[in-house]
Amino acid sequence: MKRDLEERHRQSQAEKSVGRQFPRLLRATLDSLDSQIALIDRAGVIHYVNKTWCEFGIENGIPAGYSWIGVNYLVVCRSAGDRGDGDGREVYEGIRSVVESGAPFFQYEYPCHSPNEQRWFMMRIAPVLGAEDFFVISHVVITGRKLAEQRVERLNEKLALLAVTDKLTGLANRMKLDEVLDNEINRADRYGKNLSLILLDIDHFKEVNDNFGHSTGDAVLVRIAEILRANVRSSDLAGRWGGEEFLLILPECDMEDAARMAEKLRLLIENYNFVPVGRRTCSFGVAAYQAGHDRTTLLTLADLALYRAKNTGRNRVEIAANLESAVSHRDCNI
Ligand SMILES: Nc1nc2c(ncn2[C@@H]2O[C@H](COP(=O)(O)OP(=O)(O)OP(=O)(O)O)[C@@H](O)[C@H]2O)c(=O)[nH]1
Repeated sequence: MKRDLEERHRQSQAEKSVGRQFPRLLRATLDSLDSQIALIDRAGVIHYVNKTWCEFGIENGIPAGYSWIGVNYLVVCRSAGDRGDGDGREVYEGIRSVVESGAPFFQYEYPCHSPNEQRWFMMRIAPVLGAEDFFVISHVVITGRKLAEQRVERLNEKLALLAVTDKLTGLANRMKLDEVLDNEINRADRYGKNLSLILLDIDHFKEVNDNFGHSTGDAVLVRIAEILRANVRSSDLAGRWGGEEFLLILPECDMEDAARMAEKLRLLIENYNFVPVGRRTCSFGVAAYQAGHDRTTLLTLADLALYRAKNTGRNRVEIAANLESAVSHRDCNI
């Protein structure tokens, strides 16, 4: 009974609706648009919808022939919001900002994907010029632009990743290592956390290139990178420092643990068969952050320890303990 009354009321509203007063050519023009257009009054009641509006309704489960005239669009949006539809809630508030608070317009982009395709729309409401109590709502398809934006976003992500990735090994490159090391030093400094570095260099790598060719040398670099990547924690960062040298940044790791980690990697590499090259070894320098260190100091300490490992027979792990004084005397290029 209540439904019948509501329906009759809507019908009588439809009879009086402003939209019916549109000239035939204007109606035909609005029906030719592929955007959904509706005219509402200040209370949110719909006075006109174009053909695309009705067709979109049918596509979304509204029965054909349904009369939109007299429906309160504000109530429709609020109900959607109450059912947990975040876009419905935004649109409801946006419409109110225009019809009640006098905002010049409101627009809102939202997805409305169908099972077969991805679709986005931009809903806009603005007062009708010269008819202050009426507002035009449009839902314009912006799928093309959204897809293009997504493509650009994906491309930018790819470019950003390439900018910080070593092309050969896929590990972090020197630029990324510098950036992360600076951040980790700040964190260690601010929160009094441990931070360690492992710098490693392949022993007699020139022989590999000389005896097996550069591309086999590249393959060895890639395999060592894989060993490093597979054996560091997700919070650590493995990178290629340059040539045949790699750097591991180990946050929240003290010298002792870092030296243990370096020894584990030394053994893994020593025991790996780099077909067709055979066995190869690496030398390791380990340094731990202490208050007052900056990036250059910490890297210099790791480099000095690595230098000592090379000079004392290679295939060794050396730690940078007692090397502090050497840092200030060393003319380093790091
Ligand atoms: N295949 C290949 N070789 C590289 C790459 N970068 C650097 N190298 C080679 O690494 C070798 C490094 O040689 P050296 O600096 O003499 O050191 P090493 O032979 O490893 O000897 P030690 O470090 O003293 O044990 C050189 O032959 C470089 O050409 C690269 O990207 N690919």
